[in-house]
Amino acid sequence: MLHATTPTVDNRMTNLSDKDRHRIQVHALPVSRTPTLSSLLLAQRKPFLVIDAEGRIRDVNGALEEAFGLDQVRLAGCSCCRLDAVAMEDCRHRRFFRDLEPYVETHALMTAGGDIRFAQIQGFPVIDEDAQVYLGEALHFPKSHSDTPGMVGNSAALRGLKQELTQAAATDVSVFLGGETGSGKELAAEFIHRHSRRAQGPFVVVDCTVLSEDLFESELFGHVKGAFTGAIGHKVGLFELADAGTLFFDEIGELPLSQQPKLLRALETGVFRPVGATKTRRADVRVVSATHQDVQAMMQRGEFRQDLYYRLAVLPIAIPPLRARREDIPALVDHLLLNIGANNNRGYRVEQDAMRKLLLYEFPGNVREMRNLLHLAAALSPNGVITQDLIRLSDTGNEPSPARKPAQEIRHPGLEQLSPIEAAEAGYIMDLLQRHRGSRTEVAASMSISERTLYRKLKRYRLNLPYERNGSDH
Ligand SMILES: Nc1ncnc2c1ncn2[C@@H]1O[C@H](COP(=O)(O)OP(=O)(O)OP(=O)(O)O)[C@@H](O)[C@H]1O
Repeated sequence: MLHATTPTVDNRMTNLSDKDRHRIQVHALPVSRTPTLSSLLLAQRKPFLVIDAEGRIRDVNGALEEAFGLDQVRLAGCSCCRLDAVAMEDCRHRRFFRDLEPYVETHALMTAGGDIRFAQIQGFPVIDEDAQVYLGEALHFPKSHSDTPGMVGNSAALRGLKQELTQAAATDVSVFLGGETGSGKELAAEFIHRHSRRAQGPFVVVDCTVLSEDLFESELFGHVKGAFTGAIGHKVGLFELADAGTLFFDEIGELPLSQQPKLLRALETGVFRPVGATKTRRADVRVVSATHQDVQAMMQRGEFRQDLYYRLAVLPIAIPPLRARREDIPALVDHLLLNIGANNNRGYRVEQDAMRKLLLYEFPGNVREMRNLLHLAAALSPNGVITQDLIRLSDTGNEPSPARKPAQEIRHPGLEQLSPIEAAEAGYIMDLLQRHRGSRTEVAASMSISERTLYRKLKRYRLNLPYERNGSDH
């Protein structure tokens, strides 16, 4: 019973006595998803739940089921918090239904296995087509060190990246990570933290997509009791939580312009004032930030402050997209399938055709997209063999982008006979040829090989043909 109620946003749940446990009632409601709730649940990548005005869990998405090891049928109808009068009075969800104000809070939650996990929770009103008001809660789990598998791959691009991250970790300067969605920015931020002198300290993630103007200060700097309506207790901000550790601003491009000077001030002075407090506080944090957006363009449009950018980007590091390090694909596939297999006690094998399909795909959603499509392929496979028809690629990843030609458009007689590793190398070289507009001197230099070796590889993979056909300059 306890487990059925654990994905609440209330850390008091972790302190339940046996007596309290008996008070928790489970009303297994038939699940009736309205179209609005269904599409909202489907749209959420992060663990997400919907709570009704009675304080009962109405519905949850698949990511939440996975995070807590509980299924939706067991959760629907469960009370969100303890049901005694005092707890109900203080219940965060009930307070929400009094003022309908969005909130962001950090809480300790318990999984079905009894593990405690810290989650940053964003609560906001959700209205269905019958004008019924619900509370929607999105949960973000900063990964703990033990969850971090390390960065898989041995391509030149990934080795170069690890070297840059290791150098960054040896300093205490602010690092700015740029890269496409799903390319591993959060993983890179954790890598820096784990290799730095702060490794024993906390790694605190600030998800800037949920920091609205109203929430920014109290979430980041905390507040004192009575600072504003609803501030019923003292709250420690994320800055202070990260003391002696690393503060990671994820999707920093989403930070409202109006709040940027406040962050800049805190970063420059190391001092901040909780909302409603008379005294300032100090925290010793190392800052890493990341975004998939083009910050230079944002600064030109006046959407991001230059002074803040230069404070955050003392050391800018670019995370290469997966398609620029195709040699990593086989190792990543193995690693991800091992993880998937460990979760469901199965082993998987990838057929050559399936691997080739992956090697030639563009991966607009990078490693996250690969993980998702392997999840699906594994679920569809009746016998643990991943065949090419089980690899369901998205159309966007197959469309040529205006800036670059996808590798699979360049068809080579004979490429089908290559081993997966050779096909990976061929794909990698094709990418480089496109990026360097066909200049073999530049491609050889960027691969740290001689031009003669590059010529041999081009001949072997028959990569000279399409470029000649397309009127390239070599
Ligand atoms: N080199 C890698 N080795 C193993 N796993 C990886 C690697 N790169 C990314 N991943 C995995 O891919 C997923 C997405 O990575 P991550 O969340 O770090 O990306 P991101 O760039 O921060 O994404 P977003 O821009 O959407 O926030 C995670 O599950 C991460 O563990």
